Amino acid sequence: MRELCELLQCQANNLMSRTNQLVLVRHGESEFNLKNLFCGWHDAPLSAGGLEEARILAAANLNEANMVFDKVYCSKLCRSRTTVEAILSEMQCSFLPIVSDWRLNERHYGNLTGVNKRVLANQYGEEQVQFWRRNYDGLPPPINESNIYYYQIANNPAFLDVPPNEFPLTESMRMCVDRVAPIWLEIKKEVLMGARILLVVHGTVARALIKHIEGFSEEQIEKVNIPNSVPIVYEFNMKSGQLVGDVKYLGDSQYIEKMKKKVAAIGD
Ligand SMILES: O=C(OP(=O)(O)O)[C@H](O)COP(=O)(O)O
Repeated sequence: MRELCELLQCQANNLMSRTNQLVLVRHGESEFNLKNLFCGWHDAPLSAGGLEEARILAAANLNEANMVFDKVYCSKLCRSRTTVEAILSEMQCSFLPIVSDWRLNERHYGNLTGVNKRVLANQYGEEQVQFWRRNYDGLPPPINESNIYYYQIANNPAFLDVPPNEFPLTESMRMCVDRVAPIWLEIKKEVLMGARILLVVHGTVARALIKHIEGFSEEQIEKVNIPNSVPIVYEFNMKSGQLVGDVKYLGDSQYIEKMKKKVAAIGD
């Protein structure tokens, strides 16, 4: 009898593992992306082109890859939520549950919020601006009341459930990676239980999640740049939690490389 139990246990342990996919997308182009302004926790809407992009790039590529979802996560910022609604409408699955969580908000850009990146580079030099943008510990000066977006951010009703002691005044990439760690663990647990999840977030938060997902070093993640509306597909072994195969960026590879370079640059 004991031998039979051991044999059954052994067979159970050796069952073939299944896999499940997770899709990560940065929202469509926002009004602030279009004007080359630091945005962070300011609630800028999508540009007209950004809304179109969500449909004709993100949703079209997800449809072409026959992706199906059970649940969507996004931030509390409207550029993320509007992108979700456009994608789901285009995929004819607007009935899906959407979880908006403040921990998926973009990195808070402190007192750089609303500032044009080129104007800042002319004032402080490109090296300093790239340090604030991409260095793992680059910390913009904290936002203060002189910033025209200070009270809009402080009073945004979408942020009412942010614990006051966790409401940031500025954030580095490192702080952002730490902020998303708990929600990433919750999402990963759901993925490993079989939920097909779409995550629609922001440039730096996507990079923070990618650091957790792909196990990148601090130096590696500083060089990653995420274009708007390009779905990134990960496949996980549901038993081991390990990634299976290569990460796939859906869409035209030449366009994706061009947009990665555009995002990396300070711009005009
Ligand atoms: O708010 C921002 O990101 P988002 O447009 O992805 O929400 C940042 O301003 C993006 O700027 P960056 O690429 O200089 O980090």
